[in-house]
Amino acid sequence: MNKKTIADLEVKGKKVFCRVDFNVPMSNGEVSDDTRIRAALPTIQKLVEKGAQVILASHLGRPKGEVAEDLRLDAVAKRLSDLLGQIVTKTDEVYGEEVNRALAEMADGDVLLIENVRFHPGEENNDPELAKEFANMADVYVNDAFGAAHRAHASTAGIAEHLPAAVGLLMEKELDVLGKALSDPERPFTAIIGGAKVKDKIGVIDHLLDKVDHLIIGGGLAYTFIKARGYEIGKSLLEEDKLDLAKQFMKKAEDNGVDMIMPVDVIVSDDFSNDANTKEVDIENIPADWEALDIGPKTREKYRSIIADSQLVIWNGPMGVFELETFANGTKAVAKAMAETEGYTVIGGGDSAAAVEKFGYADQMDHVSTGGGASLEFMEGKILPGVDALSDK
Ligand SMILES: Nc1ncnc2c1ncn2[C@@H]1O[C@H](COP(=O)(O)OP(=O)(O)O)[C@@H](O)[C@H]1O
Ligand SMILES: O=C(OP(=O)(O)O)[C@H](O)COP(=O)(O)O
Repeated sequence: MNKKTIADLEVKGKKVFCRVDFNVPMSNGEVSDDTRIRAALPTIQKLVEKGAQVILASHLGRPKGEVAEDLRLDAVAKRLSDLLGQIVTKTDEVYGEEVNRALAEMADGDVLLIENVRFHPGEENNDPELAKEFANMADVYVNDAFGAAHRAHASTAGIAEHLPAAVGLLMEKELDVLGKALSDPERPFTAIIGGAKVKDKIGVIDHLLDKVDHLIIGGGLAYTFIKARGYEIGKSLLEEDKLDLAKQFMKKAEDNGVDMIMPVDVIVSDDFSNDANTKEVDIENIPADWEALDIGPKTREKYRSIIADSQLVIWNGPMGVFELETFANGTKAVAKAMAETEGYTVIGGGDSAAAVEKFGYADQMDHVSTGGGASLEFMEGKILPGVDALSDK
């Protein structure tokens, strides 16, 4: 990587504005999953250890430039303080007099968390004035918010124009793992793409078809491909306007020598619920009034064996409606196969990360990305503005 890292910075006695992604799930005013807070600890601890005065900034949710009481960061500050084992001062403002007072009182090694930056409309507009306000708080900028690296906002990109700017340790690890996978992969290299819509995965499928040996397709988006191959799909998810694109992808796979693998059997259901009537059918036999909501047992075994033989596996998007127990077996089987393979396994955030967590396999993956949208854009080959804005080495 050609960007400055924390190791390149002299931070002792300096104020460091560190953008983190503390956009965590909340329930009844409490943090219900602190994965992203724990993922940012190495950077925060390193800065504290080096004697920096650490100013943390994050968004939470999408308050659209207005104060939303339920999206304040107090509970996050509390959890961070427990995890760090030190006081984390939290301000109720994003910037202004209260923040200035807190900044003036900081000593080396202190940690301050400013309020949800998206309470200010300038954040998402990448307003240069807000970026300057942020920059004025500090001597140095560190971006460790991989989950928000695909956003060109004031605290993720604009601020970097004004200060020496480096990647944090989490950001560095995410970029290293995903970057190496795409530029110099161990082979056989398998990508598994699932989820609901072809529309959301066009870029990633297109880009991966230039990189992988096997491309496994599952989830709701598989049915547009199955239909494009000439099968009837009943009431399963279909994006009619993406049928031609699906055909183009199948042609590209053939031209590139990529083994593109689709379900051979599926679980069909007469209702979108846990107690629906279900049947296992081959894809030639999907009944007209039924909807396919998961991959079937033959497909699970096929996918397992490809995953077992791969040296590198990247997974984005569930194989079925895994939120409902009845249709979770396909996603569970892929998670288990990834846990068992000798190959290097990477989970591309979002629903796949939630699924491996839910089924108890997260610890057995080599890398679970903290960014859903960000890892997807990275895997599409797009430049991430939050990284691009940082200082070159
Ligand atoms: N066969 C299917 N039919 C309908 N929805 C599906 C099917 N398979 C998966 N899904 C749904 O896709 C959603 C995830 O899609 P998406 O947001 O594209 O994935 P990700 O967040 O991993 O990128 C899940 O809520 C899941 O229930
Ligand atoms: O949770 C996030 O996105 P993700 O669920 O795609 O990983 C990031 O914090 C980015 O949030 P945003 O999509 O509101 O900009």
